[in-house]
Amino acid sequence: MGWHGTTTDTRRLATPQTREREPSSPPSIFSPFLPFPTMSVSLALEREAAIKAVAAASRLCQGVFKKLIADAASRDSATQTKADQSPVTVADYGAQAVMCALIARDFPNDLIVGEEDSKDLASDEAQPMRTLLLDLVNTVLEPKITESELLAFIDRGNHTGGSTGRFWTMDPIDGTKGFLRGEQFAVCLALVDEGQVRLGVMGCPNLPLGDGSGQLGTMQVAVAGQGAFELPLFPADGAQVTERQIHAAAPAGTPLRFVESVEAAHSDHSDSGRVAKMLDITADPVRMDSQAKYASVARGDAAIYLRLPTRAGYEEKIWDHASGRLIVAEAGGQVTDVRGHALDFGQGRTLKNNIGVIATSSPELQEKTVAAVMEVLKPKNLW
Ligand SMILES: Nc1ncnc2c1ncn2[C@@H]1O[C@H](COP(=O)(O)O)[C@@H](OP(=O)(O)O)[C@H]1O
Ligand SMILES: [Mg+2]
Ligand SMILES: [Mg+2]
Ligand SMILES: [Mg+2]
Repeated sequence: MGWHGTTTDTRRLATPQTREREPSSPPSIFSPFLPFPTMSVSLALEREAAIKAVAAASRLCQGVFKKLIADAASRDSATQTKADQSPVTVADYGAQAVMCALIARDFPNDLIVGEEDSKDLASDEAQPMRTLLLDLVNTVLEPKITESELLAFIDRGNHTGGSTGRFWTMDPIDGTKGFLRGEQFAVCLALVDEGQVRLGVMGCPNLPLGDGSGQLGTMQVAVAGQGAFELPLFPADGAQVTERQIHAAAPAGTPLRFVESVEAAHSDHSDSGRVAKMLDITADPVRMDSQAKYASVARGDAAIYLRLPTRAGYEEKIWDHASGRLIVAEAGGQVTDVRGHALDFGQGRTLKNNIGVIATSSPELQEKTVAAVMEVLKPKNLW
């Protein structure tokens, strides 16, 4: 995978098994053989595996964009419309297949809650797309897999979630609409244990690193209790990878900026405008797709992320929030729903106990923002 990382994070240096665990010839992704125990308190093995999976899936997505999506002539052959009218591309399916295969190789007994499934790939009509997809995935996976294995890997993401045991949740492309426009998207993978997010990784191929280098492609990683870190998503081959700890707090006096979805159907833009006015925010909102919004709050680029319900009854999906929620919290920020309730990842595939999301850079700002949002939403009878 070309991930020859070293890090300045001493906790990881103190757990050398994370670097020694790769055998000289990697085990087959179908092999039940496990060289080391799957669970450690530090989650060092899971962290390393998730970083590799997100990096591999992000490279696949970037390749698909350049080869197929950027060119209008090939875009349609790489895209479908789902039953809910949302788009899905070969990169969404391919990234899910790759991450499921890599997780299955390292943690064969782990369950996965993934956004995509293979049912829209089953028809004769979808044969060209299946062929294209198999080709793409086999440029990343070793050993190569067959078409039926490909579909089975995608469908490993069919777990129902819940409040007991541990499972992974993945959004192979969060912000598919942004991906299609060549704007922001995120490849997201998180580990949930007993209803709590314990590990979150997010790759943002079109977001520059926050270190001022201007290098495109950032990855953010957090393990509960260990802080949040940023590293290059696409390091040059053989380059030393250094992780930088990130913090949501901006220097005192920084004007407040807020981020929200590009898509008005995903978050109410007029309500957020009212909230901004109440908080004396004068700058225009920064609109971007995907969990890159959480990434912006986690490293202090924006102070507030508002995701305000557009209608009663929409249940946010756990894979749209698991990575971002942990990364912001580990960077010292706060994440709740619009009523100030903690996000509850133990309710199945959706956050059915929650309405919308608010993330901010501090507990004080969270309190003020929740109060303003409640004031704006009260007359709307959304719950
Ligand atoms: N009515 C709605 N309200 C909130 N989120 C919605 C929505 N309809 C779809 N979404 C989610 O919005 C996500 C994108 O978020 P954003 O607008 O912040 O980029 C989509 O993820 P995918 O792109 O992974 O399908 C989808 O799950
Ligand atoms: Mg989708
Ligand atoms: Mg999503
Ligand atoms: Mg998605």
